[in-house]
Amino acid sequence: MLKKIAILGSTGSIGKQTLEVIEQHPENFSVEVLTANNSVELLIEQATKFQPNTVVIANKEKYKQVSDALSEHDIKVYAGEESIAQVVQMNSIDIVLTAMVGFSGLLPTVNAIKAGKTIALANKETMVVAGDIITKLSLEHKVSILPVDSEHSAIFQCLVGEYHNPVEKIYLTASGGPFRGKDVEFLRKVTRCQALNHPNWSMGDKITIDSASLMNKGLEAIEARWLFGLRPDQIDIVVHPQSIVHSLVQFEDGSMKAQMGLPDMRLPIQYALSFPERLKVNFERFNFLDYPSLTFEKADINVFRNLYLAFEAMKKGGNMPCILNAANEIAVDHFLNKNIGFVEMSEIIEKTMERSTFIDTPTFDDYLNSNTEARELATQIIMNKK
Ligand SMILES: NC(=O)C1=CN([C@@H]2O[C@H](COP(=O)(O)OP(=O)(O)OC[C@H]3O[C@@H](n4cnc5c(N)ncnc54)[C@H](OP(=O)(O)O)[C@@H]3O)[C@@H](O)[C@H]2O)C=CC1
Ligand SMILES: CC(=O)[C@@H](O)[C@H](O)COP(=O)(O)O
Ligand SMILES: [Mn+2]
Repeated sequence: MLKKIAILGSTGSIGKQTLEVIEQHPENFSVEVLTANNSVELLIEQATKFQPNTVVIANKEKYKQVSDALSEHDIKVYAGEESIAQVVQMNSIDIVLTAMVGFSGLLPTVNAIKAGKTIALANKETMVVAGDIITKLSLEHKVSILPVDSEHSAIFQCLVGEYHNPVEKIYLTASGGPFRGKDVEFLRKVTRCQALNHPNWSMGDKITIDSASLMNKGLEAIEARWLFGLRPDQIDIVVHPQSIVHSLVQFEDGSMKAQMGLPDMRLPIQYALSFPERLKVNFERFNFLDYPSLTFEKADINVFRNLYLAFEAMKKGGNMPCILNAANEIAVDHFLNKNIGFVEMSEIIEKTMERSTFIDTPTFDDYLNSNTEARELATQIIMNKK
């Protein structure tokens, strides 16, 4: 069956790789919707090539440029974030692949679930912010949430056929990022450019900074908690600098399963789109002889305080992960704009977590308000530092 895909964030790292996967399997997938924030030229190029039903540009000022460029094509063009949240409900869509970055992915995902669409979830922030509500909604609407994030795809692949076997623990692997083995004094002086230099993966700027600070692994722990219905004490992090073992599951008999492969996001993207089938591809294969040693070490939460803070937020529950996420988005943005240093990101997140209003059992509106409050607080904390 041909699956019609909506790609939210088609101009980003995951979005572009999703189009590569789709291009390899024209008999399995077609593009129904493409969306971007600002990258007009690339969006037009993608739309011209893949001929989707609809494109949306979030930045309304760019609507005319997109609309004019596609006027000769039978493609509907809309603008604004609210349009992204609407088009996901189109009858013709089978799968919504969420590859927008940050909190912006939440509302379209909620609407897509309510419209009964299968979700291929790359936007981990959605689960971090409101994992309880997303899980509940997906059960209510009988919608599958298929992980795209490489670690979660690995765990998902390990769990296929194990539905009746309880999980004892999962181990999320972390590359350790560009600053693995460094101390806090070193981290104080690192530059934007050094932090963006990930050893194994080529990704968007926000997630690359999260990987360098190990916040990415903290966000992934919270994501895993909701995707796989685990308690925080069932989730552990292990640093694996080669990024070949993408994560592991341990069952109650002590046996462990791991999923392995080269660090190439096209594999987990394709698995989420083709599940439960696997499709043949000619992507480069992993060769053991190229990696004679696969190594594992403990993550240092004293140096990488963001990882500690994320686990604290997960254990506290309620709206604390939403607060953590909002503060982190502000902190990363200011680090990328060279307003604050690398270690200051953790200080801002910690202070925001201390000062924000805690809600034990938040509603969806509470999450929206907490996100706004935490962003304002984090911004104030940064301004007061200056
Ligand atoms: N990259 C990777 O390998 C992995 C990414 N992920 C997750 O996937 C998501 C996407 O990551 P990645 O592809 O690296 O990010 P990128 O920054 O490369 O791409 C983000 C995409 O979202 C669009 N976008 C950004 N902000 C908005 C907004 N406010 N409204 C509408 N569209 C927006 C961008 O448009 P524009 O181009 O116009 O700015 C772009 O298309 C993140 O949540 C990340 O954590 C998870 C695992 C691996
Ligand atoms: C590719 C992917 O899934 C990223 O989330 C990756 O895990 C980032 O690498 P780190 O392990 O350094 O966070
Ligand atoms: Mn990941």
